[in-house]
Amino acid sequence: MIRFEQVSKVYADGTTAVDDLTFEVAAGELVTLVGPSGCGKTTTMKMVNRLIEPTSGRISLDGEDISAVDPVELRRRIGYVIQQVGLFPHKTVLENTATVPHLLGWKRAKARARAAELLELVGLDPSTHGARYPEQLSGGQRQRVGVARALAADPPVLLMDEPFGAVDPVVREHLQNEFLKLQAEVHKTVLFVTHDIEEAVRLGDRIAVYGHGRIEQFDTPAAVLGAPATPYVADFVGADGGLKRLSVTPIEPGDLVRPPVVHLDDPLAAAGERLRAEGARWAVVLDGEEKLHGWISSARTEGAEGTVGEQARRMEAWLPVGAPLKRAFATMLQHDAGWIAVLDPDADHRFLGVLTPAALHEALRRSTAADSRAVPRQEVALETVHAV
Ligand SMILES: Nc1ncnc2c1ncn2[C@@H]1O[C@H](COP(=O)(O)OP(=O)(O)OP(=O)(O)O)[C@@H](O)[C@H]1O
Repeated sequence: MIRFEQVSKVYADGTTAVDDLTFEVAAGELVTLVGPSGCGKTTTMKMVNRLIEPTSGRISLDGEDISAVDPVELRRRIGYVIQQVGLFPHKTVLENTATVPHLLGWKRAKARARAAELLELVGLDPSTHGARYPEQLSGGQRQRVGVARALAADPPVLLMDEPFGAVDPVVREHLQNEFLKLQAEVHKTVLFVTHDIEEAVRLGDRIAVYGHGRIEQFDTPAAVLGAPATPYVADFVGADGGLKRLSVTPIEPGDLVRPPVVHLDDPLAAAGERLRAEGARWAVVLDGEEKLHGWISSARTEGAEGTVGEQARRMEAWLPVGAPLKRAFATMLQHDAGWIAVLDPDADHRFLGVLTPAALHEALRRSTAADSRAVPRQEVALETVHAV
């Protein structure tokens, strides 16, 4: 756990880079620091590994005041990833990754084995990439080596300063996705600096939005997007905050509409009866194993003989409960559909209900109004996992 208590930094020339900062990053939490250039994000970060000393205030790691810890010892507990990566050009990728274990005095074989394991974890094949030199890698691959190197000694804390800033948007999104999956495995306590609100929203369990030297809002992505605390934050989030919000609000069972459900082998007459009784214009059709098959309109049940299966239409698009509303919206557009079935992937894809445009709108309002604080991380990540 990282804790800042009334921390300020005034540089020698009188510039106040950080002004009376108090916040906490919980163990295993990923906090993104976002704000325009020069607002004090990097200064904040570098005070954690004592590359910069605060002018006043206190920073502690797991309750221990870091000003009392030897900086070299401190940095062993803190992985550091920066935009320029800072790989040693004359060392191979494997040697670069093994740098910290090596400094910690690990035996060579153990350090190399650990480095190979880490390269694999970040999606690089040690047998092909391990022996290369940094200049023989793409920008995205170099960033991955930077992450692998920072994780090599298994530090509990990770500081990341615009680590994906120098790569193109496609590679960047890919690296973000990979990093989220990695973080779901390693659960580091992460401070992540970015000037990109999209990146902050995508990665952060919570976001600290910086104004000049101060935090304007410190909250979940959903809260920052849906309920900006100040006009400054609203401006920074942008006019399309509502759209960004779609990507951090998960579909919940309570959002779903429950149309009548009929089965493939039901007689059409009985299905028609059900629809009339419920005043519905269509029903969801499930197969014999209770799996989604499609739908049937009330018109197709009128006066027809036979079973539902003979008149039903296929509907293959569906979403897992917990997926972000943005995916629901995109899927509706893609299939030109007025509704999307929502299934429970953890319960054998059981049919739960459907999401309609009206229900989607309600869900968005629900998340803006109520406890937007509780958007679980995994569900936010779902979108990115599925997008790969
Ligand atoms: N060594 C220094 N001496 C004087 N002023 C400094 C020094 N380092 C940074 N500053 C100033 O402190 C302020 C905060 O800088 P910092 O690097 O923390 O911002 P940042 O939010 O990380 O910006 P960027 O996104 O551009 O990296 C800026 O006004 C910067 O010019």
